Amino acid sequence: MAAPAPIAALVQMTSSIDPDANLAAMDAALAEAAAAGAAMAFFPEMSVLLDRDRARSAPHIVREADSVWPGRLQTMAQRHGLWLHTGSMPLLSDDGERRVNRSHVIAADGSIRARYDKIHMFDVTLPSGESWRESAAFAGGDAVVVTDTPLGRLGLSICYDLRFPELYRALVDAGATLLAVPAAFTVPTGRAHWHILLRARAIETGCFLFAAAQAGAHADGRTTYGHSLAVDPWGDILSDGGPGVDAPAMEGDAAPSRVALVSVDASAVETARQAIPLAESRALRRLKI
Ligand SMILES: O=C(O)CNC(=O)[C@H](CS)NC(=O)CCC(=O)C(=O)O
Repeated sequence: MAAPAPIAALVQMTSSIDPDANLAAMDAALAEAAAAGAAMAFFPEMSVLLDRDRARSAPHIVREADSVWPGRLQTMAQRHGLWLHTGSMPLLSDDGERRVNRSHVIAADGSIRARYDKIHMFDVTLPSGESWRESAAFAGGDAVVVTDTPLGRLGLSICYDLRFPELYRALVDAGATLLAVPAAFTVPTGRAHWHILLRARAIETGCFLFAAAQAGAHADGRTTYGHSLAVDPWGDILSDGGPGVDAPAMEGDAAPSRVALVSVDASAVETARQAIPLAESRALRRLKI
């Protein structure tokens, strides 16, 4: 008999401006995921610290070599015996000049298997007036990153990257069968675009997609869309975390996380890619521009 399909855990969070509280919430979510038999857990963008106030967050944000956060997450992976995708955390670039929005993939033995710096900066003013200038503090990365995991070969991306399909084509060309899209989406753009874009990326790549999301009212004053989504390579939604929970009662308290479990049957990738042979069709096409 074939081995049972491995289980992925998607953790929906309402991260606060307190890294210790956020790390404690991540630890609790990992305990829950491990108890349920998950092989790998996925966290949202800025799981460790969500703070749009640059001055207030500055003392926390250091170079990776000087940061205690990766090490604490490595210890958690080891202690709970599962792989994890950190979502992301803010760190200083090695030259100390700018911030980077960085994901880590950590194996169950605690080793860091991949790092990814968010490429596309969210510099957008929405019709509502909500305005974001990610590039004012952060420098975008330029590396396309894939890494092998117990669930398959994982291609890395973060949040606003979702809107750039050419990145996902590059990840598939590098062998990805799974995609991570940790996010902290705004509510209006989430309502309009989140499910559609995630399902489109899964369908056009023939990949499983894991999009763990920030959700609800945060201590830094923003509200995020939530709806952590797992999508299979045919575009079916395996799990939807729904909207956010309320902010924690006391500042510094960890908001409860929601852990969703999905079974990842790797054969679904081949099945979807055989049913609709995009790679072959692409190789045969001739465009006149
Ligand atoms: O900086 C942080 O604390 C966390 N990062 C974010 O919130 C980022 C950059 S400001 N947000 C997005 O990319 C939202 C994208 C989005 O909502 C869309 O594409 O519609």
